[in-house]
Amino acid sequence: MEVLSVASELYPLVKTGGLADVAGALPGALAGSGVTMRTLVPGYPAVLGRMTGGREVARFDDLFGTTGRLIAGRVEGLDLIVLDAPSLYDRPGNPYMGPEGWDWPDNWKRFAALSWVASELGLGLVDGYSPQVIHAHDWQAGLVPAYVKYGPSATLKTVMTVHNMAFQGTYGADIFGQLRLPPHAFSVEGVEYYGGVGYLKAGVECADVVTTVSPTYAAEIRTPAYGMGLEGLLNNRSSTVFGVLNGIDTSAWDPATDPALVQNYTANSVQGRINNKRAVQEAFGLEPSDGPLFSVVSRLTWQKGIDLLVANIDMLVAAGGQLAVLGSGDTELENAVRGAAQAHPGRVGMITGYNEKLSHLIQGGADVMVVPSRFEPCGLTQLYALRYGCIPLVSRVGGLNDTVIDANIAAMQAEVATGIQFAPPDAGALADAIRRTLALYADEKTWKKMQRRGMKSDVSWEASAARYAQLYASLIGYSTDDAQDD
Ligand SMILES: Nc1ncnc2c1ncn2[C@@H]1O[C@H](COP(=O)(O)OP(=O)(O)O[C@H]2O[C@H](CO)[C@@H](O)[C@H](O)[C@H]2O)[C@@H](O)[C@H]1O
Repeated sequence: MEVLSVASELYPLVKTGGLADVAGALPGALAGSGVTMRTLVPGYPAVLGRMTGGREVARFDDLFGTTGRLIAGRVEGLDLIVLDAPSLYDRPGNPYMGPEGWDWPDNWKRFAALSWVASELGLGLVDGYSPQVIHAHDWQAGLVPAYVKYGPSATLKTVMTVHNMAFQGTYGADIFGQLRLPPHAFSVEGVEYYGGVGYLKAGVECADVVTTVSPTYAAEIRTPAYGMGLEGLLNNRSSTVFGVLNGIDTSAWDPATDPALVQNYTANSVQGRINNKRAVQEAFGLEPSDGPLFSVVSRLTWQKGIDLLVANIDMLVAAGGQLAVLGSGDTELENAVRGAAQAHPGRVGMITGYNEKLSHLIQGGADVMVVPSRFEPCGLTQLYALRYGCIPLVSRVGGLNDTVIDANIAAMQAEVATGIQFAPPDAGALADAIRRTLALYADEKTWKKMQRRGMKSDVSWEASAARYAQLYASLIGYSTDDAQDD
């Protein structure tokens, strides 16, 4: 089976969040399942700069008013097709915004072009390459299913994966005329969304199958509180909406070999984490205390519930805890965390910005990873935390609900707890959860057992990759038993 994945970011080339991790890991995870996955990505400087030995496989004289070409090649083990269109993608900043933090005003065009090119690839643009399924990720690839639906192919199938319902790519109706879609696509069955154009809406409406990244989030988004306007549509097509839990790349995230750690360790040598803890404390300007070190590695946004944690910092510090926060995002939240760090020198530290290597060290040295999200489609940081023996303290929503077993009485008696959950996602419930965490930390034997259990829990891609392979196969009437024989 040939599947073309379409993503606006891809680890290790370009990453602003979890989408890159998933798009980067899925092709490798599918190897052996009979699925060959290539990925179409925009030719950002970070992508083209790493591309050596690629070959041009197509040219566009009129790509939404500019020119472009496709370059195929392998980078970091990934089979890529890169859309090299300098006037669209050769820009500073991250994939979506300039260095000043403003979204590029032509994002609608940049990602319509990406999606249109994907559908052309599906129609056989490049000799010898004919994907049977196109797997579109998030709103940036949301128009792919629309181009396919309104295009000439009766056999090409599409999967739309929603990594975050909060980002929908909605634009005014005025752009519709430039999207290369037939007039009747501007309708409820197509791309029209509250009088404008909705990219994610188009994907959710037009794809053959819609997936999201955890079973709980798949259920949540069918309600107004989480569906963000698309709940009605998702309810209408509920038999074709699935939750497939994310996994993580267990070789890139392996405490036994991770080069970002000061000390490598396994489930049988968790005491070695202390050297990483000291390194984290040093990096964040914290005292070398043996009290519980809480940590955050996150975008600092409302979704992530960082304000709920800020409200509890005084209590956490008074109880002997420390906090290390790595992240950037909303100015107000950044300032709130910075203010707490100034108020508690040596106890609370903050490093602003994005730092992949430091994020590994934190997982390998902090005692607790706090993920107090208001909603969380899947969440990857708690999965890394489990793998690294850093106890996850999470709100009971979305994928956090599906991946962490709360240390409640029953779970403790059955010896299955791997972390601490709280609900509802508010500051009071988090305060109780912090107190429970402090009590567990004080019981060294129990804490170690929880760490080891977490480290042994299955956070790999294995089961989920098989599920994606099965979904693709079901779309094209291909038996996965045949796939095993491939
Ligand atoms: N300052 C920093 N420095 C270094 N690394 C940092 C960092 N800030 C964040 N990260 C990293 O970025 C990734 C964030 O992934 P998440 O899944 O937790 O959230 P995100 O909201 O981006 O993803 C969305 O898509 C993913 C993928 O489907 C879903 O899991 C998730 O719920 C959904 O919101 C992790 O790998 C984390 O370590």
